[in-house]
Amino acid sequence: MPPTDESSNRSDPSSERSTFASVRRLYPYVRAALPRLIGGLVASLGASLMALAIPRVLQWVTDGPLTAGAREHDWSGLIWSVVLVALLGAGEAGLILLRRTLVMFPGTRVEAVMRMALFRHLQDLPIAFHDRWPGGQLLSRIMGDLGLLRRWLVFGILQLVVSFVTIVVGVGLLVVTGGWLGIIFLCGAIPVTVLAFRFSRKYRKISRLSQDQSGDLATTVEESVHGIRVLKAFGRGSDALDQFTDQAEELRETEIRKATTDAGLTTALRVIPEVTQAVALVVGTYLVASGDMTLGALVAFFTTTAVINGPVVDLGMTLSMTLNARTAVDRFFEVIETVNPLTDPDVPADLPAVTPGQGGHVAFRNVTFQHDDAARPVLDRVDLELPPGTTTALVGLTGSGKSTLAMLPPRLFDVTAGVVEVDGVDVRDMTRAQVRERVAVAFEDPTLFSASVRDNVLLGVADTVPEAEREALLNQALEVAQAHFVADLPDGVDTRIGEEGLSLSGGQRQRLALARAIAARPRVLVLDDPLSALDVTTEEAVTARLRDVLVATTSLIIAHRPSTVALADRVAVLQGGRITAVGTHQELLARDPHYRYIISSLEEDYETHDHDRSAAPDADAESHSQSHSQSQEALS
Ligand SMILES: Nc1ncnc2c1ncn2[C@@H]1O[C@H](COP(=O)(O)OP(=O)(O)OP(=O)(O)O)[C@@H](O)[C@H]1O
Repeated sequence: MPPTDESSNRSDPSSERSTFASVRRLYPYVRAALPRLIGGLVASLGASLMALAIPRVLQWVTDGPLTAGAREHDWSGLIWSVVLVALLGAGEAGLILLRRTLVMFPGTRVEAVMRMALFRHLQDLPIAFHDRWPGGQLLSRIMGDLGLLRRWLVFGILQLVVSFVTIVVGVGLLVVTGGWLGIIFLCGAIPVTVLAFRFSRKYRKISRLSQDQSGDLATTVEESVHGIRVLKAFGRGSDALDQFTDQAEELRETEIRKATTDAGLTTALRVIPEVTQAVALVVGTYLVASGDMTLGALVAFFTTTAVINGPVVDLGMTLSMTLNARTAVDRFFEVIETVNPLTDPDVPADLPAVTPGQGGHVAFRNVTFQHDDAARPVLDRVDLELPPGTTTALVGLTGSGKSTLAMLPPRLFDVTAGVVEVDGVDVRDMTRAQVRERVAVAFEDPTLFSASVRDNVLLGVADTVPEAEREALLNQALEVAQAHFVADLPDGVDTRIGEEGLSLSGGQRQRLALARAIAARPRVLVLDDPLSALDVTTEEAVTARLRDVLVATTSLIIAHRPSTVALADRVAVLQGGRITAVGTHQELLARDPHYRYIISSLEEDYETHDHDRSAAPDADAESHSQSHSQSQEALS
């Protein structure tokens, strides 16, 4: 199973922050929705105050119309009180409806805005960030956490404030109107406060663990689905299932701990008011019997406690919802506050005018590159010039830093020291859009998106380019990349490919990725072993057509095959992170022992590959060996 990086997210850097301070950071996202949220809060408060007013009416009815009025046969007071209670009840229901209507829309809006902001930021963050963060963790934050937050905004936060106000106002009324009974009820608030405080501290940690474990689980699903072919091919499906089962079990145990902690508080919140009510009933009965309290006051007392009990019992649920939302906010901000070190300059450089159809000038000047977490640099004081219109093959042993070097001109990484220039301008002084206009890349491992062939290939072509020109670029790029198979797809260039679409072979995918880089008409083309998955016949055909395109472009090609080296005007040798030799293939063969060693290793690999293919009953075998000898000829 591919390992999941669980360590990067286990720390909880915001654990020192209070829940209020954590949640306050949402302000920029909820600002636009605040009027409606506040309106919803006012409606909720109004509804609970109406609920609290009903016991006062009942006290007045009991002590007035029910006793004095009945004695004097005056029913009007009774009728009015019934009408008043009905109006208060209807008002309460109306305000609850109003609250729902007011908060529903802003809740979903805030969720959508935060989701878009997070996605935009993820797109902007550099490759180094995505190398460190497992996809499932990001997925669970962008989907699960923000869904939790919406539910809290629509319901939890209002419920929390309303519960708090109802309890405070209700207990205040009990103390003012109920005398000793109120004080007995108030005593119950002490254990409730202590328990709620302890619950918050414990639940916060479990909530964080649970949401992180959900992310790990999502990562496992994502990696297993992504690598389903490898898992099946190696018969490792059951290992994937074992890992998934272990993680799912861990999450289940955490959820049980969460539910048990929640249930403990809820039970206490149910029992404590019941006990205080029982004590108050004994004392209240005594007070009424001794004439120190009216019957109406006793009825009002118990009706008020009934109104307060609901929010007290719900406090467990409201608190857990709030703590889950706080975790979601922390996890959201951990990503959104990650600073992107690869930013656009405040004042982009004035770029020199370029001659169309002529390649750019690329220069690596004293370039050092080191990964943040690495002990030593991958590239060490590299100097390399790529003159306009030339094709340079970059060769080196595996792990020598070729792919890293190729990622510097398109600013997929920034140098640690030194400068990478395109047309005489440091790429860090250009906006990323300016860099992407000049430099296109095709990787060995091609990524295609769930879209048509046309959209995949024209990804790097500006939308402003006229339709006819786009069509010409598409056809030319497909032709150079020898992607003739597209014509046989069910809907030609409009066939949907990628994850949800038609599956393509590795070689077909590589050809589309190459076509994408060519269609962008870059001044600088970086090809990271772009032909590795092609059969030899196709590789020969692509190589032949690619030469025509490369004339108008400055190219850097990472070569793992002798035939790819044959494409180049010159070759640069990378050894231990340094460029140790630059020259034509012949010159280097004559004077550089390390180059001879690399070429013989490449040929050896190629021979093995060739042998494998010849051994297979492959229709291409004959043309394959023929092409191989052509490559050898080109190289010799
Ligand atoms: N994120 C990272 N953190 C630390 N080291 C890294 C990271 N990514 C790559 N490396 C290391 O950088 C070195 C150069 O890697 P790179 O992919 O550039 O080599 P390469 O020459 O292209 O290899 P290959 O020919 O096998 O593709 C390797 O030793 C690799 O382990």
